[in-house]
Amino acid sequence: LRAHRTSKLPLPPGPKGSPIVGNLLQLGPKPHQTLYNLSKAHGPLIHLRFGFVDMIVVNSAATAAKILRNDANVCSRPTSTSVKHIAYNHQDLIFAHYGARWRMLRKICALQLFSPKAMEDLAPVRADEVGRFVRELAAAEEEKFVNLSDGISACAADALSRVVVGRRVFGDGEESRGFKEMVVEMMNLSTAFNINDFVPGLGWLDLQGLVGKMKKLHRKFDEFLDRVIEDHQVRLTDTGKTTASASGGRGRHNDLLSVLIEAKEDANSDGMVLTDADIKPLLQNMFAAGTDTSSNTIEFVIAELLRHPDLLARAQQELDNVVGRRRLVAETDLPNLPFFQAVIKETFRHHPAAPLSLPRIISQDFEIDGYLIPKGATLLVNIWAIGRDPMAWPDETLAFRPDRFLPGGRHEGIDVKGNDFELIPFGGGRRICAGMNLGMRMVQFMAATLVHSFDWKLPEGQLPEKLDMDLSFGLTLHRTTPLMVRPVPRLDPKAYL
Ligand code: HEM
Repeated sequence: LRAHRTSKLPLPPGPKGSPIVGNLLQLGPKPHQTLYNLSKAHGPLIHLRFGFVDMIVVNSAATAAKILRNDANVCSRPTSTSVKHIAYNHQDLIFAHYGARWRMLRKICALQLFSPKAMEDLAPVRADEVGRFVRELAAAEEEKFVNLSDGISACAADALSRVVVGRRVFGDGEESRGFKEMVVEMMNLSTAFNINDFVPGLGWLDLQGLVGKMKKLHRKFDEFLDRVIEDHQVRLTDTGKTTASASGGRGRHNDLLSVLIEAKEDANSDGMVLTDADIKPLLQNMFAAGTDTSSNTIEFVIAELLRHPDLLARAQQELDNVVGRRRLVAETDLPNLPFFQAVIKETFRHHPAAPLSLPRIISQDFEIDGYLIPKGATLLVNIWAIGRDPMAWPDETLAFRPDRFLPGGRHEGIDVKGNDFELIPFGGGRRICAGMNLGMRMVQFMAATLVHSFDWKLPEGQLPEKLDMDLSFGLTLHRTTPLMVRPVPRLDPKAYL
């Protein structure tokens, strides 16, 4: 809540709000766009008031760099009703308070779960799932249009669940859709601007009816995770494996849950130990943060290429040159595909999966450009607006032009890994996405495989440039209408066997 202010510096500019709710009702259904429009009027750094809470929103690359390059004062996440009811009251990693426990969890992510070695060990699992999806598409009846959006999201969920718990957990069709709905609902409930969080005293009223939904969803997700963990244990017992052998011992990774169970014995330098109570929230984070973000990005890559047939042809040509037409793409091909990598970067710029990143809380007063960033305020980094920042992207700002990232282009060498603040789809600073290595691999590999393996026909009368790119807002952005396309195999038939 608003702290008593001692600093004489002014707050950043922003729109006037209503007496009690402040600017809360001005956000509309697409807050990232509203905030972007407000920044055109008020400047890149804006201040709003949601009820009794100060909000600071960063809308430009230069301001994001100033705040995130040294983000020691902006490292914790705010408390909210959804964190309490959905995110195990900060016991997960995404919403963990900044401190020794968070550091321990991040260390496990960096050194064990998402290390380059773990990524390599689990590459065959991803290849297997993506191959299965490609064969399914290749076998689709001629003339039949498929819902590619559903297909991508099921494949991403299957690949992720095999990486995380060693097996597919969603079954076909209904069950997989049910899981996706659960993840999407979780994202939506986590990011809904809930009036209870901003106007104290209203909590018991639950005006938007969100608390009931949160509790119900949490129970469902929690039961799902119990089943997954129990099943994992049964499989270990059945196969007579110890945890160490299931995780591949210290050397190899068979699935991430085994790695976590094994890591329980290790105390880190702060004396922190991973316990059973940490494992379920971590699994929830991986399922929730990893599936929808990756599959939405893959869908946008395909949709953008369909809208730009010249770019699609160039991407396929590059893939043919590097991979040929007699086999499917392998993850080891990815570094040899500079044009395709540029397409991915341009997709992240236009369609960042988490448009407002995840909120941070300001722990100390500090100053940016003569303005006070007050302790206790919530910081939102508008990644979506930063991708459209005309200072950072002066050439054809709104055009889809991957060439800008290629040699000779103005943005040659720019990467998404948090060092170049004009392109931060995974966030930046200390709380940058913990699963970035896995997310990048899934997006690049699946999208490249789909583009290489098929030509894509749109329904009759559907003009590529008119493809609906409208979005709905949650924590992640979704295309509102599913992508209906007819896959036409373009490789040597043996490649699909
Ligand atoms: C295209 C894929 C992905 C995108 C675009 C993405 C994006 C993000 C963003 C923007 C943040 C907030 C960073 C910040 O506060 O500065 C984040 C945090 C996080 N992401 Fe991802 N993510 C992706 C995939 C994944 C995957 C595959 C996993 C794990 C399986 C994952 C796990 C996490 C976790 C645990 C955090 C919280 C880190 C912390 O608070 O310390 N993400 N992600």
